[in-house]
Amino acid sequence: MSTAPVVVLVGPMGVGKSTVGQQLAERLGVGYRDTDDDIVAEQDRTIAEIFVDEGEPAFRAIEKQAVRRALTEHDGVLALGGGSILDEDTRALLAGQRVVYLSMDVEEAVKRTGLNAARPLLAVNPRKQWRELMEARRHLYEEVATAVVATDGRTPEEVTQAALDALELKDA
Ligand SMILES: Nc1ncnc2c1ncn2[C@@H]1O[C@H](COP(=O)(O)OP(=O)(O)OP(=O)(O)O)[C@@H](O)[C@H]1O
Ligand SMILES: O=C(O)C1=C[C@@H](O)[C@@H](O)[C@H](O)C1
Ligand SMILES: [Mg+2]
Repeated sequence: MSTAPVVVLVGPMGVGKSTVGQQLAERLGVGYRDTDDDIVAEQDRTIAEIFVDEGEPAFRAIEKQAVRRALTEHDGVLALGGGSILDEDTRALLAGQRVVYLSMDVEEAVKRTGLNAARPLLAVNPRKQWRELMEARRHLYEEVATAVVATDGRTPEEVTQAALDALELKDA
């Protein structure tokens, strides 16, 4: 059966998609799904391993299929991998959806992600790499978003509430 998520979350690594996504799902009384988790389950290896074994383009191809599938299978809250919006076809699929872009500034990003080897794109110089990623991606997050919610200085609960307000969605 083809369906659509009640809300799709996009945004950079560590912005709180998983944390807020789970809270949002609970508040709305729906399920939570995360395309990064789908990929790990399907591939039976970590995302870092896929990057090392096959490189980023191969990961993006796997991710594109995972996002396409989740968008048609899942009717709850769906969090996408941070780089999924790089793909033009994925952005086209998001055009008819309710999409929240969770944003943060670089200092918040460094606080939340730290030097975490599980995030291969931020493994060497997180501050510089994050700035470069955002230069390339900010406009793409904004392009797909129907609402932007800033997360700086807000608790996950406050971000969740702001997302509900922005979407004018009520609790279950
Ligand atoms: N509003 C917030 N304020 C402070 N810390 C937060 C907030 N939201 C999430 N965090 C913390 O930041 C870290 C990253 O959060 P989370 O895993 O939810 O982000 P993400 O966007 O799903 O990241 P990724 O999918 O790239 O791993 C976690 O340690 C989480 O507890
Ligand atoms: O921003 C990115 O490019 C990524 C974000 C993560 O969600 C993972 O999908 C992976 O680490 C790549
Ligand atoms: Mg996550």
